[in-house]
Amino acid sequence: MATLIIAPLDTHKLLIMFSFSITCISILYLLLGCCDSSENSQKLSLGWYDNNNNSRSALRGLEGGVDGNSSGREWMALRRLPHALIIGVKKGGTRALLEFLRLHPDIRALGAEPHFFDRHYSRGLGWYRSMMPKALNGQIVMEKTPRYFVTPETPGRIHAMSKNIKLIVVVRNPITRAISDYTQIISKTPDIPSFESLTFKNRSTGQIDALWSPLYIGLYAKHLERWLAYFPLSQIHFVHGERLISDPAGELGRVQDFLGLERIITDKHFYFNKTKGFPCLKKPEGSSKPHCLGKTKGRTHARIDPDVIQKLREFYQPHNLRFYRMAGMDFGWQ
Ligand SMILES: Nc1ncnc2c1ncn2[C@@H]1O[C@H](COP(=O)(O)OS(=O)(=O)O)[C@@H](OP(=O)(O)O)[C@H]1O
Repeated sequence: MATLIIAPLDTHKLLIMFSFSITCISILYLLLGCCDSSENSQKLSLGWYDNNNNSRSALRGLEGGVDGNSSGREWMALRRLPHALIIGVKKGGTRALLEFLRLHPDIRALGAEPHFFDRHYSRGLGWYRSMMPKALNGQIVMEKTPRYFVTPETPGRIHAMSKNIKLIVVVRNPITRAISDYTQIISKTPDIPSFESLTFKNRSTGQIDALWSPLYIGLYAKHLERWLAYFPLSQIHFVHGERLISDPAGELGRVQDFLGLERIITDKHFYFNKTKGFPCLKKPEGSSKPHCLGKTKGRTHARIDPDVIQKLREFYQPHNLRFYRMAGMDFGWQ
């Protein structure tokens, strides 16, 4: 009889204690979560990503977790799907942008290019998430895969994952971009024909081969059209590739604004390296030494016949003008 009376009382007490514990844990979680922005100045080290070392093990090593600077909050870090993507363009300056952005304590970026939406989509979002670095609540998770910009299936796939995602495109004069692309191709396959001969379907008639990949990628308006079918222009930010070299802090300021972040990456993070001919970081993440991008970034380009360059200017001009109108920004390419 006694047990029958005591049992309901114990259950009641247990319920109260359980609710109290849940409330305490929630309050503690909220308090710790609120500290995120006040700790903006703390750096979460990922280490400098060297593009020459694109292996999976390097990726894992770098993306393994949040380091000790996170004030013991690393247990709260989770692998999350990206909130922002650098979707292109190939040879636009995407590596420089990603490495510069990694200086920001509120950004967690994957070093290698995962190629999820263009090559590995069948692996599923679980796989994609597992590739991401761990991030705390409030941190922006990013990756860059420049091929996304020109892959027809990609905008719809990204939209299916998140319709609010922020997209960044680094664009550069399509002619220099094409020469840069060709320089990379010929470094891997030295026996290919010259840039000049690949540019034309038929050199004597002067008909440009717009489907030759180094030229096709530079048809920015054509590619942008596909993205605008899924995302409003306000969700796409264009980084001026030439200005990323001449004024990295200015470009990075605008990217931080677009991402809704405090402008933490400023002039003081960069210096111009005369030997390299490019801006470099005074102190990249995870290192106290100045660092420039690797040898494959900022290569010497082959000299191209000026007549061919002129033909390409004429070819790209209407495409560029259409792109400026669509993007609402004049990039001033000649
Ligand atoms: N700070 C800094 N250091 C070195 N290089 C820089 C920098 N900023 C922009 N760039 C330009 O980036 C070009 C390579 O672009 P990507 O990183 O997008 O190339 S890739 O698509 O990932 O292969 C690369 O192209 P090339 O000059 O043809 O090598 C550079 O012009």
